[in-house]
Amino acid sequence: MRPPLVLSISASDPLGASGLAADLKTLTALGVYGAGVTTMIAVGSTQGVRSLHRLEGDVVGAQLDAVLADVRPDATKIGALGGAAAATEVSRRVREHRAELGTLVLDAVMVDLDGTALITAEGAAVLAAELVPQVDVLVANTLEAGQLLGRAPATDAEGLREHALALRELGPRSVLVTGARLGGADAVDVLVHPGGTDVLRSARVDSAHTRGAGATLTAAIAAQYARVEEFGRTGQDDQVGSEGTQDDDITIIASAREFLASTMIDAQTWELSRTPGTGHGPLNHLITLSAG
Ligand SMILES: Nc1ncnc2c1ncn2[C@@H]1O[C@H](COP(=O)(O)OP(=O)(O)O)[C@@H](O)[C@H]1O
Ligand SMILES: Cc1ncc(COP(=O)(O)O)c(N)n1
Repeated sequence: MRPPLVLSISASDPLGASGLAADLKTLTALGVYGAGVTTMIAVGSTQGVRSLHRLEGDVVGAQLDAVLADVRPDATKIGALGGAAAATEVSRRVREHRAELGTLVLDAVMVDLDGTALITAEGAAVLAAELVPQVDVLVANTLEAGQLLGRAPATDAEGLREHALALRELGPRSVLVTGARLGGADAVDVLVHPGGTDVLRSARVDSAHTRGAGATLTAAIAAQYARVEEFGRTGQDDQVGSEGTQDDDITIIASAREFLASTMIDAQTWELSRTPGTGHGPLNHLITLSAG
């Protein structure tokens, strides 16, 4: 017996709200084994990111080599990379092991919700040129999509659609551009996938606990792909091939958005920080474990 397994490649934060911590909690909540490669330590809290400490490229590479020699992920999620060294090591391993990573989900992390840059310009260039073309599913917020394309960020749903279409031209099978930063009563994301273009809407949650939303969404997407892969592997669903089916993208992303919304709603009333009422707190990832 082998559990569904997702490899997350991302940064560590001491609060455990975003990056690798959010990924591993999300995977646990969704019944998937999480393995994690650390790219950087992002020192921060509910009050924002204070400093970034990027690991040397060879430290990132050594972690990837050890874990990939040992286990075969059903899906892989790439999050915060921080700079060119990690981005280069990761894209090299992705090229070498592409067929052994399962569905590859890229969260194009470039900027924190407070506006702090999380990647250097050189790192962003490597991400755009070498990683984006290799992934199955790309997720970017308005600022990240704009930066990847060298355009001004989208300001409305039509702009999100245009950017998602343009990003899909770079290679990913499906692209989700998230539009929560646009404001409005609904959080609107646009998904361009093999079946067409869909606008995904959910009621905006009025909450100070939204840190790690992007990480949680993309980890939940990777978790769902891993489960599809597991069903295929164990013969529980003979309709599913090793790469899933094209229709999976919309179903999986919609379901991951629902999971995200429930983690956000549940954390709405949390008072975690010593200074409640300031900053942005974490989501409640463990909602599926505490229910009932
Ligand atoms: N207040 C909110 N209410 C509902 N959904 C939200 C809210 N904030 C963000 N989201 C959703 O969370 C996901 C990630 O949002 P995004 O802005 O991309 O986060 P990040 O900047 O962390 O990547 C998207 O699906 C987005 O629509
Ligand atoms: C380690 C790490 N990774 C990612 C983000 C951004 O994520 P979000 O915008 O989802 O809070 C972050 N602040 N820190």
